[in-house]
Amino acid sequence: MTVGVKICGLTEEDGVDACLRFGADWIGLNFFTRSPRYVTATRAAELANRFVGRENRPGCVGLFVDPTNEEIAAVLDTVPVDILQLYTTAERAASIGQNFQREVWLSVPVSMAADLPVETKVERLVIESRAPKDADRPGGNGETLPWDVTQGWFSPCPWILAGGLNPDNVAEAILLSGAPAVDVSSGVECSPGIKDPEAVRRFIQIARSSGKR
Ligand SMILES: O=C(O)c1ccccc1N[C@@H]1O[C@H](COP(=O)(O)O)[C@@H](O)[C@H]1O
Repeated sequence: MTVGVKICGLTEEDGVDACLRFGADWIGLNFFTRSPRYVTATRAAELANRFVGRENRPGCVGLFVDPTNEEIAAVLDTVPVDILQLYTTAERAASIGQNFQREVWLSVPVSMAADLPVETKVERLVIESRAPKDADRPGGNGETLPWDVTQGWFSPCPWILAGGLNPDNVAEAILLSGAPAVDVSSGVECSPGIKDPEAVRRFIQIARSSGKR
């Protein structure tokens, strides 16, 4: 089976078009205001409307860090988000999923096997490197985790590997981790928030031809 690919932190049309042309499974829009990839709901709707409504379109993922219900509701009023990717607690993520009737992906910071969840109430776990202590955001820092930490782990739901991936390391990351899907943001950019279409193409092509799903 092919590996699923999410490209996250899109801020401009060329990046979205590259994701569509090269067949990303999910496109992520970042609603964390301190991120260089932050987009307003209005801007996110413009980007999402390039693909929502198309046949065989990628899923539209909205990324939030410790959001209030009001923040999420305001985005959902404007943007056709299919999936909520959340940086919050497991309990809060489950409650948000119920409240908004959306698929929820929970980001889990991992540096060792003991960090890997054995149960969950969300639809997918984003297994991600732990942010450096001085970081001002919990993801998108280009940091990798020890990929073989997931060997022998029985995930309670589908999962996706994130953190510091790029076209040059994604094959090894999939091989060592056994990840069924991969997520990238900074590793396919030419500058923060601006995707490099050639890097997007290479990342998707290499990930697709690696591993199993
Ligand atoms: O990209 C960001 O700025 C960001 C901000 C706050 C939370 C998460 C963020 N990014 C997500 O982190 C992972 C890994 O990113 P990277 O490939 O290491 O740059 C991915 O899901 C990003 O969308």
